Amino acid sequence: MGSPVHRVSLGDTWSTQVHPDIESERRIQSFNVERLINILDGGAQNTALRRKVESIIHSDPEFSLKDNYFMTQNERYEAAVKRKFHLQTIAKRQGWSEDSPELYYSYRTLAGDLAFGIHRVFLKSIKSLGSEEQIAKWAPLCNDFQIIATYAQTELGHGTYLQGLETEATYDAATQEFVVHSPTMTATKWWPGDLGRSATHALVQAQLICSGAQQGMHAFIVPIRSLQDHTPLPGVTVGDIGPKMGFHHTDHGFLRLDHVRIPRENMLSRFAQVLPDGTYLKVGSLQINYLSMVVMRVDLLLGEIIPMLQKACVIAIRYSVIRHQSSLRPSGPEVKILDYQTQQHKLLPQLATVYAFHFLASDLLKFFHSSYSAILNRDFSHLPELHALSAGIKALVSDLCLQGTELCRRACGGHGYSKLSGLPSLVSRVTASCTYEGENTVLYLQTARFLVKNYLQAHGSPGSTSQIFLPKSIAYLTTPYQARCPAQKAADFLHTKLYTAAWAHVAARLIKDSAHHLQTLMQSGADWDEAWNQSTVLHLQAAKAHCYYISVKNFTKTLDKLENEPAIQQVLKRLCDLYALHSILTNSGDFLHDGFLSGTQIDAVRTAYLNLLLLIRKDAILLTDAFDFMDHCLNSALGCYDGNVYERLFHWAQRSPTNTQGNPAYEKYIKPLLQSWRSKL
Ligand SMILES: CCCCCCC/C=C/C(=O)SCCNC(=O)CCNC(=O)[C@H](O)C(C)(C)COP(=O)(O)OP(=O)(O)OC[C@H]1O[C@@H](n2cnc3c(N)ncnc32)[C@H](O)[C@@H]1OP(=O)(O)O
Ligand SMILES: Cc1cc2nc3c(=O)[nH]c(=O)nc-3n(C[C@H](O)[C@H](O)[C@H](O)COP(=O)(O)OP(=O)(O)OC[C@H]3O[C@@H](n4cnc5c(N)ncnc54)[C@H](O)[C@@H]3O)c2cc1C
Repeated sequence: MGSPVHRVSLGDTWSTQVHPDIESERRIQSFNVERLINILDGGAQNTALRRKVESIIHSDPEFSLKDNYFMTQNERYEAAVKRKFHLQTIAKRQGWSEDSPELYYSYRTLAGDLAFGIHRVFLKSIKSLGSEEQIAKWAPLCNDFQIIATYAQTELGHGTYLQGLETEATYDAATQEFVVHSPTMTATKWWPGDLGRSATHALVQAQLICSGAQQGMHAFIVPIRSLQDHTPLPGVTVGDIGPKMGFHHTDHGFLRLDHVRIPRENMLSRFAQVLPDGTYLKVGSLQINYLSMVVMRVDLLLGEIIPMLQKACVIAIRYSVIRHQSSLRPSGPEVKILDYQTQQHKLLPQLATVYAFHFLASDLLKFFHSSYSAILNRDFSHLPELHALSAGIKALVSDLCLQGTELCRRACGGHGYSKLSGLPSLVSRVTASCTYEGENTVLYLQTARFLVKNYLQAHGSPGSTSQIFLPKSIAYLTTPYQARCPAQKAADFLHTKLYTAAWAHVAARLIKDSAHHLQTLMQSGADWDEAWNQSTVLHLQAAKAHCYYISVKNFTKTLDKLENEPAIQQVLKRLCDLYALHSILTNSGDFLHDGFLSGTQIDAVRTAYLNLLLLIRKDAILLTDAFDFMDHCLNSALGCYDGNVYERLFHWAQRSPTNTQGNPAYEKYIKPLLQSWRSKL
C-alpha cells in the first residue's frame, strides 16, 4: 500500500508524525488492509477510482468542510449550495455523468455536505414512475440544473398514511390540465428538502380526481418558482420550515398550492395515466406509485446511513487508543481506554454491525437491480419481497446505526460532546434516517405484514405443513427446525450454521406466534384490522428478528465467498461471530423463551463473545482504517489518521468565532457589573 500520508489531508503543518500509540496498533499486520479496502470497495479498480476522485476533491480548497462546525444555518446552506455548483463544474470538466461512480464517490468524500440531495430523489422518482418520454424530457433538465427540483409528498397532517394525503389534482378535460390544490391547512406539504429556498419544481404527490372519482396518490410535476427571478409562481406559497435537530445545510420547506394548473403531461405515467377525455388507466396496484420510496430506501443505505456508523467507529476507536485513563493495576501505567473490556464491549459490536450492514446492503442492492428492471417493465412478481426486505432492512440498519453512533459518541467521554469530534453531527444526521423514507415502526410493520401473510398461506391452519412456494428470503418459514440448540460449549457458538439456525428458529417462532395471536383474536370475534392492531407489538418483534436472521445469514454467505483470502476471511469471520453473538445476547429473552437456549448456553455465548472482543481488539485500528476515510471527510479532531487528538482539538477550538470575534456581552453586561464592585475592593 502507498504511504498512509495520503490520508492525512487536513494540511496541518504542525502534524509531522503519527502518534506512537496508534502507530503501534498498525504494526500488527494480521491481514492486508489494502486488500480489505478493495473488498469493501467491490474491487481494486473501484478503490483506485475512489481515491482519484478524493484527491481531486481534497486538493480543491473550495470543497473544504473545515469551518462547518462554526457556521450558522444560513451559512451552512450557502456553503452547501456553493460546493454543489462547484462540484457540477468539476463533474462537467471531468466528464462525470449523473449516475457515474465518480459522482457517488464525490458525495462520499464530501460527507454529503452538499445542497440539492432531494433533487436526486426527484430524478430517481421520474425514472421509476415516469414514462420514457417524461424521462427524456425531465432528466436532462435535472442533470444540467436547468431546473432545481424536490420530492413533495409529506404534508403537515400526514406523512405515513399516504392514502390520507389531502393535496388534490383534479383533471379538467376542457383544458386538459390538472388543477393542483391544497384544500386545508393540514394539506400543506411539509419537510421536502431543497424546497424552502431553492426548488423551481416539485414532484407533488396528490390524490388524483378524474372520471368523477378519487384514484389515490399519484405524482405530478408542478413548477413552483419562476426560472427568471425565482419568485413563487401564481397560486404558490412556499418557504422554509425553520430550525431542526440536524441537516442544517438543507432547506426543508413548506408548500401550499391554490388551484395551480399544470398540463396533463405532467402526471407521471409509467404505471397510470389520464387520457385527454379523462379516462383513467392503470397497471398494477395503487401501491406501485410508492415505487420511488423502495428505490430510495435501498439507495440511502450505502449512500447515506451506513457511512455514518462507519465514521463514528473510526473516530471512537482511533480516539480510544490515544486516550489513556486510569491504570489496570495499582501504580501501573495509565492504559489506553480501548484496553478496558467495557470499552471494547461498547465499540467492537458497533464495528461488527457496520461490517454486517455493509455486506447486507450490498446484497440487497444486487437483488434490487435484478428485480427493478422487471418491475419497470410491469413484471411485479418480485415487488412484494423487495418491498418487505427493503422496508425491514432500512428500519434495522437505521435503528442500529443510530444506537451505534450514539454509543460511539458517549464512548469518547466529554470530547464526544464537542461538535469538533464530528460525532454529534453524525448522531443528529443518522437520527433523521429513522424517520425519513418511512418511519421505522411503520416499515417493520410492512415487513411483518408480508411475513404473516406468507406464513398463514404456507400453514393453512396451526400445525399444518402444506408445501407452498415461498420467496427465497422467507423459505426458512417452512423448513423444520430444531427445538433445542445442540451447542454444548462456548466454541460451538463459533459455527456460522449454528447461530444462523438459532436466529432462524427465533424469527420463525416469533412470526408463528404473532400470526397465531392474530388468528386467535379473530377467532374470538375481532375483524382482521382490529386483530392486526392488537398484535402489532408481536409483529414488530417478529419483523426485527427476521431482519436479524437475514443480516446474520448474509454475513455468513459473504464469508463463504472469501475462500481465497484466508487472513481476511479469518478476521471477518470473527466480526461475523461477534455480530451474531452480540445480537443473541441483546435479545437473549427471545432465545430463552421456549427453551431453545438454556441459561447455561447463554453463559457459553457470553464466554465466546468476550473471547472475541480480545481477538478483535488487536485488529481494531486496521479494521477501521479499512473504511479508508480521509481525514477531510471525517472532519473530526478526535478521529484523524495521525492520532494527534489533543493538538488538533486545541488548534480547532482557537478558530471558533467565540475566540476570534471579541465578546460583546463583556462591554454590555460583564464590564459594568465588575466595574460597579471595583470601588469596594
Ligand atoms: C442526501 C439526502 C439524504 C436524505 C434524504 C431523505 C429524503 C427523504 C425523503 C422522504 O422522506 S419522502 C417521504 C417518504 N414517506 C414514506 O416513506 C411514507 C411511508 N408510508 C408508506 O410507505 C405507506 O403509506 C404505507 C406505510 C406502506 C401504508 O400504505 P397503504 O396504507 O397504502 O398500504 P397498506 O394498506 O399498508 O398495504 C397495501 C399493500 O401495498 C403494499 N405496499 C405498501 N407499500 C409498498 C411499496 N412501497 N411497494 C410495494 N408494495 C407496497 C403492501 O405490502 C400491501 O400489500 P398486500 O399485503 O396487500 O399484498
Ligand atoms: C430530515 C427529514 C427529511 C425529510 N425529507 C422529506 C422529503 O424530502 N420529502 C417528503 O415528502 N418528506 C420528507 N420527510 C418526511 C418524512 O418522510 C416523514 O416525516 C416520515 O415519513 C414519517 O411520517 P410522519 O412525520 O407523518 O410521522 P407519523 O406517521 O405521524 O409518525 C408518528 C408516530 O406514529 C406512529 N405511526 C404512524 N402510523 C402508524 C401505523 N400505521 N401503525 C403504527 N404506528 C404508526 C409512528 O410509528 C410514530 O411513532 C423528511 C423528514 C425528515 C425528518
